[in-house]
Amino acid sequence: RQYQKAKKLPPGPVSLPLIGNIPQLVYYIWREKGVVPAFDLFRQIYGDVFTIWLGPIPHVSICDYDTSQEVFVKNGSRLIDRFLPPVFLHLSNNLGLVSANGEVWAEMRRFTLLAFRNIGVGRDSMEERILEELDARCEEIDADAVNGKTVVQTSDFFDLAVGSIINNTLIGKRFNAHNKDEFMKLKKMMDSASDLFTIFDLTAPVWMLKILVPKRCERILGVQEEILNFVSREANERYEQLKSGEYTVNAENPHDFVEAYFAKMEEEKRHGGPTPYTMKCLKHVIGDLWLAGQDTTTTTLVSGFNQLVNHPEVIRKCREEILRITENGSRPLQLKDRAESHYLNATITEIQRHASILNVNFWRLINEPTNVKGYEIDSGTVMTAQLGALHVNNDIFKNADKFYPERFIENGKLLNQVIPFGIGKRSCVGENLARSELYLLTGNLLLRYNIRPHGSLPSTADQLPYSAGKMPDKNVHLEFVKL
Ligand code: HEM
Repeated sequence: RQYQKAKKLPPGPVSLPLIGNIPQLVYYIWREKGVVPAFDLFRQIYGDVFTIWLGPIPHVSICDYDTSQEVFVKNGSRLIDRFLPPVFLHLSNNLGLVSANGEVWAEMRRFTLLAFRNIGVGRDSMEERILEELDARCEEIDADAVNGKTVVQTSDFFDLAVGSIINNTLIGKRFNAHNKDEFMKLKKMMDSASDLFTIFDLTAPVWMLKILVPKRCERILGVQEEILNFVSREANERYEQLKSGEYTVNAENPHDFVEAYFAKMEEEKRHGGPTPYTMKCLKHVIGDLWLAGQDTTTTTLVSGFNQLVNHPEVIRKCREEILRITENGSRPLQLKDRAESHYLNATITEIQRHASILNVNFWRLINEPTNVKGYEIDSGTVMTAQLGALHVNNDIFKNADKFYPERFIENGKLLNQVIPFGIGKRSCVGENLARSELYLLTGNLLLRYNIRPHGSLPSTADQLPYSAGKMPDKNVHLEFVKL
């Protein structure tokens, strides 16, 4: 049956009963020194769409933009459900945004996009929050400066800035000198737990993980619970105040995500009947936003600055452009400047293409038979746009290994082909916020400081090429010299 099924699917390595392509996958990942190079090799051999069998389940990977667009956007409603690794489902109980499917997920996604708009994401009020955060973090590093120069641990710097922005957006509190230690402790735990994730954890049932790797499983589950409790503590306290009348929500102009959610809860209560807007659901939604909004953005920024200091000519060209736009730095770079800052936009896109934070993108389940490049894919098949491999596709990005923002100036159409936030109905809900952060933080730091390596140049290689997510060199110290 497996052989019959494989014949109908896009090509891929020959699969064995039960174990599928796991032996070849292990061999090629080892031989090519990583998941992305192994997928890229499969793409070169079998074409932009190929099948790999993870055990008895076939997974179809798409590694080019045009086919991804055709499948995930034109047939978007057929690929709405995420294929949830058992460990994710165990943690989420099918609540929240990342590891949930169905009506409650759809409602929470709609609500989140609306709430983000209402609290100003992508507009002036979010810009203000991001710039205020940047000012506060810069004040801290300037206070440590000797002769105008501070040696900065960039991953800590960006962790705090990004963590503070998302915490402020969700629960209205930034991290300052008094509360930042608790956050940093949690962040370190989070990092060490996500370092543990392998492709095996994403496929094995939880009972098997508990038996085979009990300590690792306990750590992954424990950290997640601790984070959910940390993030929802504030929301629970406020909810108690709401119930006792000590606090009233501003439904017209909510200050943060939790306030927007409470306003929706009150509206639902007035209408009566069953509602998905419960405190339990809020805990998972803000937990997901908090987690998904942290490491993704920090990793991109750390990876980006590692690239930038390796390419001082790119820093110089960005700075020249930013200085021109801001009239010699007489004001900060703002979101409205995006229309004019072509070189900086190209640089950030090139940063995201290289950072491409997922080695293995989340899988979706197709719910209707669909023709993909001449192959009739049955409903129930697992598919994804394999972002990591898509971004190193040499047929599209010539000399893909090279960090070369000019490629997007020479061919503007390439900009669309970089899709770090995914594509279709499950693409990133934080895209607008993340794009604002990347633009404002990168641009304004280059405007304020001459940034250069402290000691040897940082590596730009993925430090965890065998895991599901990418990890830039996070032990880097850079010199920030005030301009
Ligand atoms: C540079 C930063 C970021 C990158 C590269 C990124 C990338 C991604 C990717 C690749 C996905 C999966 C798409 C798919 O399944 O096809 C995703 C989903 C998601 N992201 Fe982001 N993300 C970033 C920042 C953020 C931020 C700031 C937030 C929150 C404010 C966020 C919240 C989410 C959520 C909730 C999902 C799940 C959406 C759903 O399943 O409906 N992300 N992101």
